[in-house]
Amino acid sequence: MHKYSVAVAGATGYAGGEALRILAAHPYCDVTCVAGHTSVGHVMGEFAPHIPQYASLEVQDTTPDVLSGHDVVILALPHGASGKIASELHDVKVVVDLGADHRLEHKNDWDAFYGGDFYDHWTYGMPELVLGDRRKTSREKSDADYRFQRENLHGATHIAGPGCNVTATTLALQPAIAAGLVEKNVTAALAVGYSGAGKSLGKVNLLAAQALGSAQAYSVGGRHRHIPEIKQNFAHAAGLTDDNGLSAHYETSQIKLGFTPVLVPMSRGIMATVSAPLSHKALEMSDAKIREIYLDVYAQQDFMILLPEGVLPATADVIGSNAAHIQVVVDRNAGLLYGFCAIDNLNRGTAGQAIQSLNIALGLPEDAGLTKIGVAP
Ligand SMILES: NC(=O)C1=CN([C@@H]2O[C@H](COP(=O)(O)OP(=O)(O)OC[C@H]3O[C@@H](n4cnc5c(N)ncnc54)[C@H](OP(=O)(O)O)[C@@H]3O)[C@@H](O)[C@H]2O)C=CC1
Ligand SMILES: CC(=O)N[C@@H](CCC(=O)OP(=O)(O)O)C(=O)O
Repeated sequence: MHKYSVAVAGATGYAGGEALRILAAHPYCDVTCVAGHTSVGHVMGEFAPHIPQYASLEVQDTTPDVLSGHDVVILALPHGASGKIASELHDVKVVVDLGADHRLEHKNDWDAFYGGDFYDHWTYGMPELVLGDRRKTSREKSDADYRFQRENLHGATHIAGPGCNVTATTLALQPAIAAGLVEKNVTAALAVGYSGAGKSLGKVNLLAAQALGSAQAYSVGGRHRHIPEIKQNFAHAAGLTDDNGLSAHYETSQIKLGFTPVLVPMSRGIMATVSAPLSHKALEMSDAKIREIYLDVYAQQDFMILLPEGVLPATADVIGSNAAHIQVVVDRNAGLLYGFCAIDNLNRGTAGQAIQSLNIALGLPEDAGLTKIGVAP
């Protein structure tokens, strides 16, 4: 069987490590190169003893020469580090960037939330992102009317992996946005595990004495860098794109978003609670009809698990899997629709979703190397 050779840069980090873990069981891929930064010259067994297959691979320097020539390159580098190196790669079939460098459609969004050089956006690696169709908004949608980002991933050569908080927030509410069930005034609160910050001690305080037994909000008040990306996704779901298929800049977006992540003492996982006021259309619908719309949107999406009525998503059920567990709840008294979504930030939120997108790009079975079976409790 033909196997694609894969180089993983940032292999010694959390996101790159999860990519390696998934690739170790991938029937069509073979990791032939790992690259890092401070760990060059060491072997993977020192950083990822849970992946014995790759224990003897030596960590190379992260240069275009080292990475070029492999069929696939996965970049799991800090934000801002992948743009330049990606532009210098050659003889590569597909490049997948797990960082933010190629996610945003607008330079001014990048400048406002990241800074440094801006690189043009790549094909967005979220196969289940709903693409609203403006021509269809005037009448009732049926499941056949929903289009998904998957269609743009076939044959893609450059894929931008979404942010993990972005993934959970988008998947929780996009059916309601796409079907016009809510006003475009969204509030998201997320419980987030520590591995989302990467292994670097600089980003958040990872001291167990301060992390364990404590929950702590961060990047509040409209400052979190995932805000423009989420607005971008909801604009696509709502069909609010221009003639070039692009969303509006985050400041002029019709989508309003309050976004509050809270670090909680768990290693992996994101539990997103995303709400918005019910639209007039939804106020006239039964709860059962609203649930049916969620069922319709995700009916053909194997990794999207709409839980039985009354069962709420829990991070423990998705750890180690590429599944997103979703629930929709209507609060008539408050006039709000709630979308809930639990994911594993490193798997569905990063490496799993990226490899699913890669599979589609290469024409492989979409679920190759992936599982929707979690580790619980
Ligand atoms: N953690 C998560 O849940 C998610 C992460 N991501 C994205 O994935 C990317 C990696 O994040 P994460 O794994 O968490 O981070 P980590 O800090 O855990 O790992 C960073 C990796 O990048 C390498 N590295 C650091 N600086 C450089 C550099 N200047 N040049 C080349 N390599 C470098 C490190 O190598 P070494 O160890 O050898 O120094 C390490 O392998 C980021 O862009 C992040 O936003 C996306 C979604 C979720
Ligand atoms: C705990 C923590 O700090 N989590 C990170 C999420 C990392 C991620 O999804 O995304 P990027 O690829 O955009 O870094 C955060 O909230 O910024």
